[in-house]
Amino acid sequence: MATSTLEEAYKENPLSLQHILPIDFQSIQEVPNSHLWPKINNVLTSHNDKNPNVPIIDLLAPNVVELMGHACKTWGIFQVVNHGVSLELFDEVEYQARRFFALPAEQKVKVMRSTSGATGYGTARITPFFSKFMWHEGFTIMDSPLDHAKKLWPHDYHKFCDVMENYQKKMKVLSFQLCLFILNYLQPSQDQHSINSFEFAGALQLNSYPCCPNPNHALGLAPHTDSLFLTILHQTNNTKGLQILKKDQGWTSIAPVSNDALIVNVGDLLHILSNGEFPSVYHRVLVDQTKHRVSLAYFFGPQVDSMISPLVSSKDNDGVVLKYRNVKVKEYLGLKAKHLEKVFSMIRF
Ligand SMILES: C=C1C[C@]23C[C@H]1CC[C@H]2[C@@]12CCC[C@@](C)(C(=O)O1)[C@H]2[C@@H]3C(=O)O
Ligand SMILES: O=C(O)CCC(=O)C(=O)O
Ligand SMILES: [Fe+2]
Repeated sequence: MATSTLEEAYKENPLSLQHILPIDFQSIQEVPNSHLWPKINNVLTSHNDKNPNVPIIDLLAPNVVELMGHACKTWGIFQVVNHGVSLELFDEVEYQARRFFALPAEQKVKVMRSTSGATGYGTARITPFFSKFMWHEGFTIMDSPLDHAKKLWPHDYHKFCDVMENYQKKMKVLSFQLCLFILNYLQPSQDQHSINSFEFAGALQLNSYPCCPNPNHALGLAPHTDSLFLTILHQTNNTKGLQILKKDQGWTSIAPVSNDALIVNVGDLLHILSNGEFPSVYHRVLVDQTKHRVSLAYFFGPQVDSMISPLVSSKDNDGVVLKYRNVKVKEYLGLKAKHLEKVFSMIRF
């Protein structure tokens, strides 16, 4: 049994109420100054031979390990197909997510995240690090959303809970499989060994980006990296918005993927575990004037008492310089909650 949970890892870094409560997007007619960013350079890069879209990986391909390792190294983000999750389940989760976000503000605040909590309704955790607010509201679930769902729908909470629990189960299995491939790439001879030394934890984040009257001056999510090993993202009804920062290209849109593909991105803990070979990808989300975008993000990583130390494959053992010190997941999340991306310089040798 895990001795502490992901939720507890955030307890020691409380946020103030004003950084948790989203504005009431349903009643707002124009973007208030608090949410008005300087003009967003939101040119949508089109994809062509010189500028290909992110790699698509078939999980049943015989060379899946090499494909994934290569994608993690060069992109930090890729799409997967043949992942085995049924399309109906995505529709059900989207339906329940939209059902939640359509509730009036006074209902949603009933399940607002507490100042020292991690689950429930609210803004993104990174909010206090930016001088402007984001055009976004989220609902974070870790395992069962029962307590919250009962408050919202006292007589009708079962379906919401069943769907969210089922989705997390499926995402956990898929994440574990992806981690096996990735570890297999990093340490060809020791994969089973290293993955079995971890216990895992996950969280499901329902993201809502309401229609925005002034999308050129608003941001759905400000630039960030995800903290855990990896994130599996499903964008409902193929609405674009996600962008990654590419070294020589600047902000690059991730074209909406086909209905049956999921997006996977590398998080900070995998960055550290891979000794920087798989950099965590810096990304942000743009908003749209006429489309209310909803996305489902599943974050997966080692349980918070695990120690992360860079893996270097035995073949390069002598040559490779360790870039990061050992760090406990809980310590890492605490440092990131206080310092955001400066955390990397704090654990680098
Ligand atoms: C398990 C996680 C992962 C969290 C924190 C905690 C619960 C909510 C996740 C997000 C969701 C929105 C972006 C992010 C950057 C944020 O602000 O909250 C994510 C963050 C992280 O990856 O750090
Ligand atoms: O909605 C998206 O496309 C991305 C969401 C995201 O980056 C996150 O939840 O961390
Ligand atoms: Fe993210």
